[in-house]
Amino acid sequence: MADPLSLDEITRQLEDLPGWEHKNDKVSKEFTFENFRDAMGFITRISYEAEEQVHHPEIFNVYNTVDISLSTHDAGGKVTEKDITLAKTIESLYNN
Ligand SMILES: C[C@H](O)[C@H](O)[C@H]1CNC2=NC(N)=NC(=O)C2=N1
Repeated sequence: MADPLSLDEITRQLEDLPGWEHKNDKVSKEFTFENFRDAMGFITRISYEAEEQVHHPEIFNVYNTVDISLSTHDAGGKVTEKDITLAKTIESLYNN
């Protein structure tokens, strides 16, 4: 069972996650792509990592944008270390 992170811990962790924000008890970021195909490719790549980590994002896609929101259901919907880990994974997918 993952424990919710404190506000200070979340703020500190987000220092290493450019563009990610903490709102509505989630960590979120909007990603933009050249086109819909690239956006969907990003979502597909995320799906493999999420399955591997057994930790899944909320994903909202419109055309070439992908909004990712992360929280831990098993921790009452709060942000845990699992969300930070997946955020870092998603960030590296976007940058590679
Ligand atoms: C049984 C399964 O492993 C759990 O329900 C996993 C699945 N993916 C999950 N994803 C997220 N974001 N939070 C969880 O608590 C969670 N739990």
